[in-house]
Amino acid sequence: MTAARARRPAPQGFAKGHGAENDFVVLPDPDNRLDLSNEDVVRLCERHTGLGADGILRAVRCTATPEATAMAADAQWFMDYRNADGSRGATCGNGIRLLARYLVDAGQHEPGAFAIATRAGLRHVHVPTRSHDGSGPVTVMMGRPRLPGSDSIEVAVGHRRWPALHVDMGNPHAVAFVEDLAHAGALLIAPIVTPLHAYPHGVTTEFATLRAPRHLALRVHERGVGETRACGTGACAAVAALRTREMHSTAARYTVDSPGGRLRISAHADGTMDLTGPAVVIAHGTITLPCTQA
Ligand SMILES: N[C@@H](CCC[C@H](N)C(=O)O)C(=O)O
Repeated sequence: MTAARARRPAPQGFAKGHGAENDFVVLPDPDNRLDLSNEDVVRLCERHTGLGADGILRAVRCTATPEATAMAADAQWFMDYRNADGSRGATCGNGIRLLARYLVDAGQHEPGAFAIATRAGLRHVHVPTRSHDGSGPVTVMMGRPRLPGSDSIEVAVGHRRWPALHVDMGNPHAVAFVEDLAHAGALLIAPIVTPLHAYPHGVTTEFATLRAPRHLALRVHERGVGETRACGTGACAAVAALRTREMHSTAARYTVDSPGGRLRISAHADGTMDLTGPAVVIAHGTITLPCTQA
């Protein structure tokens, strides 16, 4: 800590919201003054003694953070995503849709198409003008999934084991197709994903089952969080795994049902994917943050 940055409690505005019940606290921090420790994030996300969330979305102007200055010509805002355990994530499909909704609702951005900077690069979002009443779907262009495919991945829960596919959506995923989603158990602890060297920084695990052609049901255990009600990058990873498994090569639309709601994914002929689903701001408030301020 430098002399110029002292740790003192300070009031901070926040919004709470969710994308298909994957829930987040949004912290507007245009000038990059907040320096959240892992403990600060854990406290905020704690469901009994904090605001309760799967993660934190800190909204910082690209011009105010070295992490995003290179993207400042294309995007006004940078999403500093933190998992509920405090770890930094490269991107978050539901989080970025909620952040886009928040920026439009808060008058910080015009509705329509715009870009948001993330640690995984620029993500283009679309908040329809007519959904300016705070409801309605928000879309994010998720880019092209990568399936490195060199290792034979296996996911294990208790005595059950499944082969899995490694999918990189800007963050790491292991997708296992299961007969019954209940076979994944309570998911109170992380599934064991091997070989360990395939995921040196941890992994988000998807359990997917086919309900109908191009229609998946999904449960996700997120790295740094636990089981969540939905996961945007996870839904795209599951669709990418399905397309590989079933050798789909043409553009197609997919439906992914998670405990928190339905996400729709368009896979384009060039391999890129768009993710669409609900994104809702449910509350605004002020909290006193015990963290570093300039
Ligand atoms: N909920 C997210 C994914 C968040 C990041 C993940 N926990 C990680 O550590 O990579 C989504 O909607 O994509």
